[in-house]
Amino acid sequence: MSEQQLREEMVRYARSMFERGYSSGGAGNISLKLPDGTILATPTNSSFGDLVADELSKVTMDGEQISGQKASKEVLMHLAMYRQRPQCGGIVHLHSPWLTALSCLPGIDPENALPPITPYYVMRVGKLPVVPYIRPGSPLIAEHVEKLAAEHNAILLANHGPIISGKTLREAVFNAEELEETAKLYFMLKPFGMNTLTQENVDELNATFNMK
Ligand SMILES: O=C(O)[C@@H](O)C(=O)COP(=O)(O)O
Ligand SMILES: [Zn+2]
Repeated sequence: MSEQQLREEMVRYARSMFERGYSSGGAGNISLKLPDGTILATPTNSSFGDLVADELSKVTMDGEQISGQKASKEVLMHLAMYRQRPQCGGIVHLHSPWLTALSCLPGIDPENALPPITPYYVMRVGKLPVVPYIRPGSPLIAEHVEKLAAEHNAILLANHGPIISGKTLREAVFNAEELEETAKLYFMLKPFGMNTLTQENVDELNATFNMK
């Protein structure tokens, strides 16, 4: 895809997520890797609802601004994910309601906030480790993400929201949708208890499907 097509794709997916309540106001940020290895990111304080393709921020892998409006204050967090996952082509950070609620829940397992309740969640994400609360925009978030990203395509920031990657932006959005739906199911089931997949089920899925 050309840079122009990728810019338009970012605008389109952002608007789609905005319209479905995955991010409201100026919350969240998105990035993708351009063919020349630089990163296209949403500008800070922009809304997913009305991004303009020509105003998107372009930065180097060192975080240096090349063009467009000032990049998201979470760009270091995105760059940490790209560094650790060379296969990664797109990233979304959301304040989507079910995952953000999960990120505030007492007693969540820091190694995996969401149990394996459905096969598709296991195929697309599998495990969701949690980074302790750190103020948005702090370079410390990037340090935590850097440690987890080689092994995990999605990470939950406590009392904040998820960061989710994919081989392309389209795949990152699909992974985000699956993760948000799984968090919703988790809250629906929690009052009743739930059957989860066994380790054997998880191993079979990981051996059969390679979506991460
Ligand atoms: O929660 C925050 O403040 C940021 O993580 C965020 O979601 C929006 O920041 P910008 O991308 O700088 O607008
Ligand atoms: Zn945020």
